Amino acid sequence: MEKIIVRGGNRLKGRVKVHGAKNAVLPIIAASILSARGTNVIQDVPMLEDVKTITELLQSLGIAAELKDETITVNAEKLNVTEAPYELVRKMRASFLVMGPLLARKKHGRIPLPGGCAIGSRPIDQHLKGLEAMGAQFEIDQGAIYGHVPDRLRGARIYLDVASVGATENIMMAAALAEGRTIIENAACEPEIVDLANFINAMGGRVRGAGTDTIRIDGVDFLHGTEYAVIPDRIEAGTYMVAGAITRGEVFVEGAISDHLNPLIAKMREMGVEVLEGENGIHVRAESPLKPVDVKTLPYPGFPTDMQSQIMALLLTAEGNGMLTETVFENRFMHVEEMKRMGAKMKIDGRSVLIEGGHPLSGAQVKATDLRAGAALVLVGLVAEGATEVTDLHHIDRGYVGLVEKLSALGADIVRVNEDEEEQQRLQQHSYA
Ligand SMILES: CC(=O)N[C@H]1[C@@H](OP(=O)(O)OP(=O)(O)OC[C@H]2O[C@@H](n3ccc(=O)[nH]c3=O)[C@H](O)[C@@H]2O)O[C@H](CO)[C@@H](O)[C@@H]1O
Ligand SMILES: C=C(OP(=O)(O)O)C(=O)O
Repeated sequence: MEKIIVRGGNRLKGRVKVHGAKNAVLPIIAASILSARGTNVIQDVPMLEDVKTITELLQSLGIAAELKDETITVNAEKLNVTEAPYELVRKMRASFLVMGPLLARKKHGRIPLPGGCAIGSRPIDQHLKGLEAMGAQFEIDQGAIYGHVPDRLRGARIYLDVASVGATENIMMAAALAEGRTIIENAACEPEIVDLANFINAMGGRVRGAGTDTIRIDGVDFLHGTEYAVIPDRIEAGTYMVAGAITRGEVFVEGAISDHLNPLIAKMREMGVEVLEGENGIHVRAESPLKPVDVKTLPYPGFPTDMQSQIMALLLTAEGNGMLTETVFENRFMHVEEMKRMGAKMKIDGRSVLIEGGHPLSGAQVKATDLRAGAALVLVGLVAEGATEVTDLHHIDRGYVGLVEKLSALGADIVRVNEDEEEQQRLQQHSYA
């Protein structure tokens, strides 16, 4: 079994560079299916498990896709399979993002119901509602969703009941090749939506208004390959900002775009963290004591749910009681029980958690219950007394490139070990002796 072992107490200091955004690159790779002519070369790709999964997913559809050195090259001229394999889809919820492109290119798509982090029921009704309004029909058959377009995809006016990131992306991609104009109202406004729109436009698409709650897409007959670089990962950046602050250190997060991180910056400043926004990144410096704050997660430009567990970790080190309210996902507090194992004093009340800051934290064996929860447990480990062992690292590997290496370069006492390999080596040494 692999685990991260972190010994708390070191003050982090130095520079850390953020990788490309996982939540931007996944829809962008899915969108590259839309181009029937030429090759897409996408740069600044984080070499994450999720990216490997979506690359294999494209390959399973007959598409030429190669991932190497933070670049993915996709030529989707040949697209002869419209059924996604369960082994890949179950690993990653974003797999469902290939539905829009498959319907747009081939009028068919069969995708097993998506997996991903267990942070709520995560329905896909808004994806289906939008695609249906454009002329698609869906059936659920043996755990998979089969979608087909009897006639042609046509532009439609679609009001989303919830500003879903994935639904906005799926509809935008399908609309890029549909006949006529699609208008998405109450669209998600996340920076990753803007990045996807820019990519579609670079392929010859006509998407306007991304980043606002009304997006207009005029369908075109075909899209072509292009070159594109993905935006930096605001959640990875935010995680290192918290790492600097929680250890009362001084960290420059290179590549972080402050415009994408306004709610986190505001909350950290309210707590008393010094945050300087520069052109090439964000500088964070903190000293004790920090003040507790109340945080409520919301769709962008509100406080991101993907930073919820990390800010909670920081609140554990503030002097007094803070409150965290999660409004985006209904089951994103699984890390609370794990944090309690480290001495955290917290109380869940419905969708809120009361966090009593200032109590001593001590190392323990804990489990990454989802991707960001895993990162947050490592953050708590940075300040807990003694050793914290975090297991279930497959969650962390979905979203962080080189978390251990980056924190170690900032001065953390942190290693990743593979117990099975260690045991194997020990047995080998034993048999040679
Ligand atoms: C790969 C990726 O980009 N993942 C991000 C994306 O996930 P994802 O795109 O899955 O998140 P959504 O924005 O769709 O979900 C937000 C809320 O809407 C609900 N909902 C969603 C779709 C739907 O058809 N019906 C419905 O009710 C969900 O259950 C959830 O409560 O945005 C989330 C919210 O910022 C982030 O936490 C994820 O990291
Ligand atoms: C929840 C997340 O990802 P996903 O939507 O891929 O599960 C995340 O990035 O924090």
